[in-house]
Amino acid sequence: MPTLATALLQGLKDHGARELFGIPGDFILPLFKVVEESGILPYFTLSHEPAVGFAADAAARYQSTLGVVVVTYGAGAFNVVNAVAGAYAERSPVVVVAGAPGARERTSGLLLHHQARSIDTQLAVFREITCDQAVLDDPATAPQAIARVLRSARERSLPVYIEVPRDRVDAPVAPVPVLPRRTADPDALAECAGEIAALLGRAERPVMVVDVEIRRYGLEERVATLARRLGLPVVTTFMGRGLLQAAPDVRRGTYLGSAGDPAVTRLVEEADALLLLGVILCDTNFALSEKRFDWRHTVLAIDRGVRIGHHTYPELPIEDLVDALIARAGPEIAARPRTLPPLEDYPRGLVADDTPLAPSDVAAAVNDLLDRHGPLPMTADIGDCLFVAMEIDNTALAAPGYYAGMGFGVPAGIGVAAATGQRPLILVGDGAFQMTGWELGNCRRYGLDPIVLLFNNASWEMLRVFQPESRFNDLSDWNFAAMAPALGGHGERVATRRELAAALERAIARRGMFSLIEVMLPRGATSRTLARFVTGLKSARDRQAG
Ligand SMILES: Cc1ncc(Cc2c([C@H](C)O)sc(CCOP(=O)(O)OP(=O)(O)O)c2C)c(N)n1
Ligand SMILES: [Mg+2]
Repeated sequence: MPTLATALLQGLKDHGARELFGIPGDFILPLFKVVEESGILPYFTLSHEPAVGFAADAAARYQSTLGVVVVTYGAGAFNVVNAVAGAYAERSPVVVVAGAPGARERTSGLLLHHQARSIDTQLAVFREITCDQAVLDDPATAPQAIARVLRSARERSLPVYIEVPRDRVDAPVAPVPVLPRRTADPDALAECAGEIAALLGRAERPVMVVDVEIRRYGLEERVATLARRLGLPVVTTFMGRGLLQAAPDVRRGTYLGSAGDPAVTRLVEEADALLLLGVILCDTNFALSEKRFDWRHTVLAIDRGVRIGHHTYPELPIEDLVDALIARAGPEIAARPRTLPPLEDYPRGLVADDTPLAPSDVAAAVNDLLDRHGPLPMTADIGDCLFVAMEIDNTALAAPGYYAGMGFGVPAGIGVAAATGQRPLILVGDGAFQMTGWELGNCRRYGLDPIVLLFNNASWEMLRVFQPESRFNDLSDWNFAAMAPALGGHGERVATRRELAAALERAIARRGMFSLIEVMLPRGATSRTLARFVTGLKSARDRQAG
């Protein structure tokens, strides 16, 4: 008969988890012992809990399955709150497994180490940033509770919380079942698909807009098929950047409102029907829209619901909707005859000369590199590096574009490398690197060799563009490249286009250790995309101030 620990780990694996990230502590040591000795799931420890949270989140995004983070009670769990909050905002199904005191400790009458206000404060905090929770204090009900919570994580693509009292780890329990997926009511699904088909059929300029949920539910291929069957051009949101990498025939670019490619902006804002699949209606995606949605001609499928006009179909999973629309659509048809924007032309052909580097040069150099060597999974932090990522040809990208929490980039890259065995390209600014970049020191243990592009402008530049008068945005130059060897990697500084192109080629050829390329940039210089974003935001604010 399994124990609570082995049943939980096997249950995670049966629900799609492929590895876990964590940092042990005395309240979770018994479970961590089983993690190590059972071998049910590969596990990776890093140096600070925000990093294992980000790594689990990125692993979930890249594999379109559950990510798992295992932390100790209190000090460990509260350290991972920000990463889980970001996963919630961006709909990444991270399973938080947190240690907790045992039954006897609870009644000792003593305040326990790692305890905050009360023993259950940890559960109360995670209730706010997860969609379902279970406290495994009763072996008789634990398997069903685990099954219920893991199904919630998969169906909602949101984080969940599982609390493991440390005196329950070895309790004998029944195996964790996998509960059946809750599908759409067939009549509601038929009615909804029919209504959407009619709306699109009446339109002359319909457009499909896609965002993170089509990745979370592994729907990219089916969505591309649907677009071909309906003859719809597809645009990604800012958050959805990197989606449909394998479908360049349908993908027409990324919608950035007034900061984006005018042809793509026109395509979306002049559409007479919008099919929004998995789209988060957030400011990052739509703050720069020059036109508000006309809900009479807009369909939004997200979070197991479908809104059409001013009515909603509840409990209608997006994967069922996409399948139903594909089933109704005829054979592939050519896009309706109208001028479509050319596929976005990304900067390429960087002249490798002695011109000092500007941020957008990095995008051109990376596009040239990927043209020569093939795509690399990419992670980006918040900062101008994320806007440079918008100038890099559509390659898979994991970045906190909406939640916008710094520190994600490097741990996320480590998570992708550990989970998938692929070699990621990590984009990070100096400010964000100061937060979590040191996690690169863990690459040696696991034989990971990411390529890190560190944008060193000795500045919190994204803040400076909004508030140039503030001197607190001035950072000192930490000379990060010089520290790379001590962390087990290779580091070099580049200041010209020639140096960057050569360093990238050397990094591609260098295997078995991380390669950190410190790109020296002047304060005040930003990418073309960030400059347009800031201009767009300022004019949007002026319009609102009216
Ligand atoms: C955890 C955390 N703390 C603070 C912020 C605010 C913030 C930004 C956003 C607006 O909230 S952008 C930014 C500066 C980033 O500096 P760096 O990494 O060097 O990149 P760059 O120089 O390209 O700006 C900060 C501090 C944040 N997003 N996340
Ligand atoms: Mg900076």
